[in-house]
Amino acid sequence: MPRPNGRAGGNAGGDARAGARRPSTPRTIAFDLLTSVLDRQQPLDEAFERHPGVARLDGRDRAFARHLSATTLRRLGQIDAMIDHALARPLPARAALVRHILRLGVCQLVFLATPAHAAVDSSVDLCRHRGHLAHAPFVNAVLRRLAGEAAALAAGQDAARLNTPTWLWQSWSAAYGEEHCRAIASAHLQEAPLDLTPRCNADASLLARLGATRLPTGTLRSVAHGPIPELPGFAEGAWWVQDAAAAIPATFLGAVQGQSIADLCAAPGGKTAQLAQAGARVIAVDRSPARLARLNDNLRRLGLAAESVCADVATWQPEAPVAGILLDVPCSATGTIRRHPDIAWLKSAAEVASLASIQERLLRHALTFLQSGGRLVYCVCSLQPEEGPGVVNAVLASCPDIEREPIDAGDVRGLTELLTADGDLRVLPCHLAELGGMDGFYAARLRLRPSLALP
Ligand SMILES: C[S@@+](CC[C@H](N)C(=O)[O-])C[C@H]1O[C@@H](n2cnc3c(N)ncnc32)[C@H](O)[C@@H]1O
Repeated sequence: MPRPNGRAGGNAGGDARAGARRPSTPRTIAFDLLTSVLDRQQPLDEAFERHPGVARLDGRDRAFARHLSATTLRRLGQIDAMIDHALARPLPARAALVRHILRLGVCQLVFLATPAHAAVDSSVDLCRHRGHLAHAPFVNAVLRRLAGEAAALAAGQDAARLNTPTWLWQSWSAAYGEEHCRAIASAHLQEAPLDLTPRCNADASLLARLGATRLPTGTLRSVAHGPIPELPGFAEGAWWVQDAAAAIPATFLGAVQGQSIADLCAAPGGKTAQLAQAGARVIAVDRSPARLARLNDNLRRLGLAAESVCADVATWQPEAPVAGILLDVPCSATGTIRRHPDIAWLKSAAEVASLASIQERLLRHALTFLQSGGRLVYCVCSLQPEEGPGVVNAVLASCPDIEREPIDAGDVRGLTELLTADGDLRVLPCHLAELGGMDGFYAARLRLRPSLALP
């Protein structure tokens, strides 16, 4: 079969206005979401929340639109390699939107087990809906060709490498070694499970009602599906959503009952809830009013209390020094690619470098209001060493009053594979792989040396 000509031709925007009048379908929405992420660098969740057509879909179609766009992003490298294989010459830049239609079509053919005729016909339809009618025969020819060979092509691909941007692959290989890098990238091919942190008074039947198992870290891992507020135990505040790795760092502050703890960069409040549940007097600080509102809603539902403050952590000061600090800095979030496959394509090495300097500034400032002898836990859901040990080691090197308090086996329930040689926490998405993995996370525990008492 001759290869379809790679030249898309015609005006890519052609009858776009005619297409825009048609009602949204799950596939037109998935197309818009892909465009928002890849052409406008908008996070997928944000694009999904803001798309006016999403609210008009029923629950099933909404879930399909989200799943189709997320799977296309998760498998983008493989999908693009298949498209390139099917073309006689590269698609010109002006046909970028046609490539999105092909991407969604290939994703359905290969990764969503959509029958070939449905994947091809709906992609041709998408050309019509989104103003690319002139390209419909081209899309039809490419997808028909791939329908016959895509499964064999996919089986021969190096999925882990193709779906990982080169800068991330190089960074993870250098930081963790080639074998771990490959294991991390392979973990990203699967969607993350639903993890819940239970309220300590949650009733014993909760696990059964949620179809959950308890991980060695204490987190409940559920197989339940559907909207979170409709899951058993949500309304009565029996749990909150929190990845297993994200639930570890707050425990490093130790026994916090009755202590004043500043939870910095706190929203939506997963760690605030843990600290409040442990009996701390928590001041939760975040600069986003909307996210702080979610934190307050979450605490109310859980029957927990904390003081919440809307402020910039770079300048905020408590009225008096605090006994402990949890600093969960804003970051590239490359540890959460399983949940947010768009992150792999949205972030860059330059952004990591700029985030690391913000993180260092926040850490240095937070240390100024720690009580003598107090602990600070610094954590970040990034796999990039610049945002983890890079920040902590730079601060330790210039602050003789601050020492690292190594995290040990007892702090991580014996899961020593989660500890670095320096005594920091380093969770990789491939850890606990046999149980479904975890988000990537880094944490270090620091202590302000007690001031020497005068004789
Ligand atoms: C990784 S999230 C925190 C997650 C939270 N600790 C939890 O466990 O649910 C980072 C948060 O930092 C907040 N943030 C970013 N920069 C900030 C700043 N300079 N001051 C205060 N909050 C900030 C963001 O609004 C966001 O809510």
